[in-house]
Amino acid sequence: MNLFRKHAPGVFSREGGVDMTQSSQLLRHRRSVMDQISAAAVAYNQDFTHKTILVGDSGVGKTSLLVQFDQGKFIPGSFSATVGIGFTNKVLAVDDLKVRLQIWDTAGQERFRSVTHAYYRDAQALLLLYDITSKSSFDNTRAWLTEIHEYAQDDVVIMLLGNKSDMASARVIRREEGEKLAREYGVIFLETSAKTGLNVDEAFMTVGKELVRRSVQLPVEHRFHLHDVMPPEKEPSVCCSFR
Ligand SMILES: Nc1nc2c(ncn2[C@@H]2O[C@H](COP(=O)(O)OP(=O)(O)OP(=O)(O)O)[C@@H](O)[C@H]2O)c(=O)[nH]1
Repeated sequence: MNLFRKHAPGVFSREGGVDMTQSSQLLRHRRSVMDQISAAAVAYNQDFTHKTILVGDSGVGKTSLLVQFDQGKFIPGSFSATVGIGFTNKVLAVDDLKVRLQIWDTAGQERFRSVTHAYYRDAQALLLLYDITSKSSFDNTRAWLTEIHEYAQDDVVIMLLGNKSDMASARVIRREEGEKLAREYGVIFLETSAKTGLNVDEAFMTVGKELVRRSVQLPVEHRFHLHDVMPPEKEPSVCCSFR
């Protein structure tokens, strides 16, 4: 004989302590919460493009990283510095959401710096690269971070990337030094290789996830509060009635 009779969640017999009117109200409220979550997700999918900017000294591999992420390839050979600025659109799948990134590749050369500053203001994410084989590019990240704090929004997602990790024999910056600097500034850190593709997708996915975490939860127009839709009723502590 079956001593425990299972009920659908939230449906309790009168003896169990919740009447049917209350339980159907509860179900309606739950449905309403789910509808709001889906609406927020749909609105997110339709509305949001996140401006993401690659910054760092000339030659650290910003263009190469973007080409690797976008086309899955590395073009070796002579280095030609980026002049001005350009962007690539990419869509990432983060859970059930589409995260649209508009990724801007900036010129690292000093003479283009004032142009780059203008793009910081409406950026939601910044990937700051240094080259693990170049001490000056690592040292300059502090100046880049100062600029970022000066020109970018307060809640911008910042990721520090130690690129060219494939060049082990030429390495002059240890991974721990990168990690330490990232901790100091409270930013996310990864070592990447635009050549082998190591951690390239991961870097952009990490940014995408962080953007979703902030965007879905934070914008006022898409916020929902459980307390607005759920009555402050007590949930019964038992789930099943005994017969
Ligand atoms: N081995 C190795 N070489 C890389 C890597 N990333 C970039 N390079 C090389 O480094 C040089 C500079 O790369 P770019 O991508 O042009 O650098 P950038 O940061 O865009 O430079 P600017 O446009 O001047 O700001 C090129 O010769 C690339 O082939 C990497 O991960 N590993």
